Amino acid sequence: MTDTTLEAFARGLPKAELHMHIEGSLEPELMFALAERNGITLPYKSVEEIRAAYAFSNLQDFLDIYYQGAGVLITRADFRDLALAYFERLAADGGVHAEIFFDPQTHTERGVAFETVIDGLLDGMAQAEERLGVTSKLILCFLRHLSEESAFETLEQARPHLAKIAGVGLDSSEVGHPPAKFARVFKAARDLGLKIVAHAGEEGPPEYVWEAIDLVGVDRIDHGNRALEDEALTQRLVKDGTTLTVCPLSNLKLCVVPDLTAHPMRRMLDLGLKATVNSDDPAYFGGYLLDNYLETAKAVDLTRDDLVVLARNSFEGSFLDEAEKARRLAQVDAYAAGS
Ligand SMILES: Nc1ncnc2[nH]cnc12
Ligand SMILES: [Zn+2]
Repeated sequence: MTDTTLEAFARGLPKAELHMHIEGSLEPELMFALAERNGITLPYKSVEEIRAAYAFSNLQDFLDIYYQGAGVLITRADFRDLALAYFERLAADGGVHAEIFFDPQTHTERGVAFETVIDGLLDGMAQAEERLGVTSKLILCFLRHLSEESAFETLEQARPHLAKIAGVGLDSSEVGHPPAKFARVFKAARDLGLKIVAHAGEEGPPEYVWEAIDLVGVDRIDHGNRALEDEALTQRLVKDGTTLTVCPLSNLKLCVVPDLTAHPMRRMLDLGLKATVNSDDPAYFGGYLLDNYLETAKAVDLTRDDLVVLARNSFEGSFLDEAEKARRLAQVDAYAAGS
């Protein structure tokens, strides 16, 4: 099959994105426009200069620039525009559903109200559904480099909005901040009826993945690459059918893998892990959802059937209700049968 054929097939394949930080979809052009709108001076003179700064050796290198970029987001309209720009890209890639992360502490710590953030994102999500037919859910992430107390405060701020939040997650600097640090806050979130996800095994060791499943009881693992270093853990994830939200271009840009041909996606699928493909922070890592499918397919020899498995996994692992999941899975199967 030629690349063009595979591209057309992958674009038309209905897909969900389960691991995307909305602040990580802030393109340099929008960053400049929002800086101007809000009277903020950026430490860059041009879009090209910003892009040139996106050379990262590890997760922390990236996070330093990512938190700085998020500083241009001030008003409800800023968060709406950010979300809408992402959903337009997703729709163009054949994405039909997204479960997007947001980091309230990144904004509340600099004086932006929790309501400004969530109301703006919900505006963008509603408009995306109306205009593009893309459905979405929100996942509130706790920043793991901050304290358990700050996470509890954030959960408290979320309380009036729980009907609009599907789950909570854990992101930011992984090493030194294991899931166990937040076991109590996750328990409180679970008691409020929220789903639980956590970044684990991106840079952190397999022990962090064990903690996420055994101590925290997560519904999905975000990344999970390093789980493959531990055979018993891999077997457990296969047995439980735990969804891994894998982010190949992110792994490349943050030097989790030296080269995309060394990416574990092929192995993950062969082992029977419920892997999915996601973009993580697409504005910073050079590719949105479809780029991640295609670049990975090219690098580790994924077939059409593999792409169908990945798309099915994305809906099976989603937080859609069972009827909606079944509807989306039937769409995937009908597309695969007809292409
Ligand atoms: N890939 C990633 N890992 C941890 N925290 C993040 N925040 C945004 N992107 C992240
Ligand atoms: Zn992430």
